Amino acid sequence: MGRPIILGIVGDSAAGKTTLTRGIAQVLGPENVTVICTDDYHRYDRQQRAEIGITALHPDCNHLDIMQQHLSLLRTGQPILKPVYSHKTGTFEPPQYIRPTKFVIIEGLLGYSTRVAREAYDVKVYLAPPEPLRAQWKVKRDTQKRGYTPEEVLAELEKREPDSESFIRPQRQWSDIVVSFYSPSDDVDDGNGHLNVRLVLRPTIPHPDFTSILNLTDGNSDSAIRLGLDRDMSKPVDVLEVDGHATLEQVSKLEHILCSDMPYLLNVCDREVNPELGKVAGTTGETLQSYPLALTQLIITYHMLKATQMYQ
Ligand SMILES: Nc1ncnc2c1ncn2[C@@H]1O[C@H](COP(=O)(O)OP(=O)(O)O)[C@@H](O)[C@H]1O
Ligand SMILES: O=C(COP(=O)(O)O)[C@H](O)[C@H](O)COP(=O)(O)O
Repeated sequence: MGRPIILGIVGDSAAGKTTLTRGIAQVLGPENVTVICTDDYHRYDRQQRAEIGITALHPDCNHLDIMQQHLSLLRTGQPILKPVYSHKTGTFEPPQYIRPTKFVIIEGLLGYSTRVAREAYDVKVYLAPPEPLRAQWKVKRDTQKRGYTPEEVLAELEKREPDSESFIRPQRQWSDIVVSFYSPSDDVDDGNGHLNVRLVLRPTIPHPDFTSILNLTDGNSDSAIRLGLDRDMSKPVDVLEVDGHATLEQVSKLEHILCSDMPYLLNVCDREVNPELGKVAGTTGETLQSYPLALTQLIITYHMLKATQMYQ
């Protein structure tokens, strides 16, 4: 085996990083995947942060120098002794010895914030749900799993907003793919089980040739699968959108484009062999399964497998 293939999944708190990470690890085979959460590189525990008056989103609140050192070591296949932050207690636990497997997923808040860190990744994903949906997800998760009240979560979101704006959202510019799940209607409570996805595909990595989708949809803007050109942070990008109500037939054509030249993915794509495709346990215990989620997982996995052809 050559060096590990490294995927970054960056986004604000409750943007869906852990959920997507689980889905991709499922497709690649959990035994092949090492998952690292960069929250472990927090410099201060919860009590210290409250005393100092700093949020976990601020670069000064994290050992970014050690994080980037560890990323460089992992990229060359070397082990690290990783700190451990517990979201349960808000304190640090004994460090963990980690030897990277074939694939490494680095998920967290500030993974693209230094040049050296950015150079470690083969594929960089940024998660950007609309802010009202992220707030809804955060309230649900932090009340169910982290012991906060809804009022505390909303107050925390407000307190963190300046740091989100200054340090989290600008990292979008460094990503190869921006993933935004969004509700088909303006009401975020409506259709959470049938979210659409908007994938911004930057020309920083070679994407599969999706142009035949244009023939499939005849450029029809009402189609459940749409491919178009746009600008993202002022740079030209392709945008692929898949609606939650797309049919199996429509989705299968797209999956075929993705999977046709990759024997491993071909097996994953086959819904008879793999009826669990696109099914993930969310971090609040619910089961999510949708075509937009399945396609998002497949596109990211496609890029990881392409990277193995080059480096492994
Ligand atoms: N693709 C998705 N579709 C529907 N709900 C989602 C999705 N991704 C995340 N969620 C919801 O948002 C919550 C927070 O997601 P999580 O993966 O824990 O975020 P992060 O790791 O970025 O903090 C989850 O518990 C789940 O309820
Ligand atoms: O913002 C996050 C990131 O985690 P995620 O992206 O999973 O939300 C966490 O809340 C902080 O690491 C610590 O906060 P706390 O003091 O609540 O542990």
